[in-house]
Amino acid sequence: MTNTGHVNPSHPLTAAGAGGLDALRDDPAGAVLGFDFDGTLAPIVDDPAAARAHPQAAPALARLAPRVAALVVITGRPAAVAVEHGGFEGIDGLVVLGQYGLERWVNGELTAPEPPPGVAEARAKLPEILKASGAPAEVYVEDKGRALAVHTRRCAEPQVALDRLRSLMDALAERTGLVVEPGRFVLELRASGMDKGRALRGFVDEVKPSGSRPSAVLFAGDDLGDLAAFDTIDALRAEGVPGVKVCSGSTEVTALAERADLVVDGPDGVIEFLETLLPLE
Ligand SMILES: O=P(O)(O)OC[C@H]1O[C@H](O[C@H]2O[C@H](CO)[C@@H](O)[C@H](O)[C@H]2O)[C@H](O)[C@@H](O)[C@@H]1O
Repeated sequence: MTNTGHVNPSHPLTAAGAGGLDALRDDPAGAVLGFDFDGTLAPIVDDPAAARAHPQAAPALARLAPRVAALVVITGRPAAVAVEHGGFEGIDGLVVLGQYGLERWVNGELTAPEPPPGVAEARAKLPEILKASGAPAEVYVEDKGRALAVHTRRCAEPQVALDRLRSLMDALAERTGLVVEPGRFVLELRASGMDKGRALRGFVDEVKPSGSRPSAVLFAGDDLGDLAAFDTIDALRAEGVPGVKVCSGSTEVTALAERADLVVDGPDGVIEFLETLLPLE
C-alpha cells in the first residue's frame, strides 16, 4: 500500500498522484523534489522573523538529498533567510530559490539581481497607504530588500485589515511597476516576471538526471503563491513527466488543497510524508 504520510481523509490521494509517487519511488535518483518554506517546512507563527523550520525538516532533506536527482526550496523569503531559518546550510546539493525565484542560493553562494526600481518608491509611499487604509498598529511591514510584505496576522481582524489594504496596494503596485502577491494574511509588493512555476520549470530544465528528463517531479506547498508551481507540475504531466502535488493543509487556504494530489496535515504532515517517502535502503 502507498504510504502517504498523515493525509486528510477527505482528500484521498489522486490516481495521477499515486502514479507520480510510484514513478518517484521506482527511480528516486531521477526525481526532482521541490518545497515551499513557510507553512510547508516551517510552521506558521505570528512573527515572520521568529519562523523556523520544523526541527526534522533539515534532517529529512539531508537524508533525501543523496538519493534524488535534485532538491530545491522555492520561497517568497529571501534565500539567505530561508537557509538560516531552515538550518539548510550544509545540505549537500540543496538549492534555495528565494523571492519567488529571483534569488539563488547553492553551497553558501547567493546570486541575486538588483532590487526592482519600484521598491524604493513603494517603501517611501507605504506609510501613507497604511494610514489611508486605517491600518491598525499591529500591521507589520517586512522589508525584504527586493520586495515588501505587509502582514496583518497580528491584527484583531486580520482578514478585514487585509481587505481594506487590497485596492490601495493594487494602486501602489501599478504606480511602481510591481505586482501584488497575496498570501496567508499578507500582501507582498514584488517584481513581476517571475513566480514559483517559472522557477520550478527552470530548475527542472537544468537538472539532467540519468535520462533526458526527470523520473518524477514533486512539489509541496501551502499558499496561493504555490499554485504556479502546481501549474508547472500539470504542464510536466502533459509532457509525460509524472508529478506529485502535495498540499500542506490549513484552514487559512483551501485553493491549494483543491488542486493537490495529496493533502497532509501542515508541516507536521509534510515531515511525516518525507520521512516515509522513500523506503529505507
Ligand atoms: O513562499 P513561502 O516560503 O511560503 O513564503 C511566503 C511568505 O511567508 C512568510 O509569511 C508567512 O509566514 C509567516 C511566519 O509564519 C506568517 O507570520 C505570515 O502570516 C505568513 O504569510 C514571510 O514572512 C513572507 O516574506 C513570505 O513571502
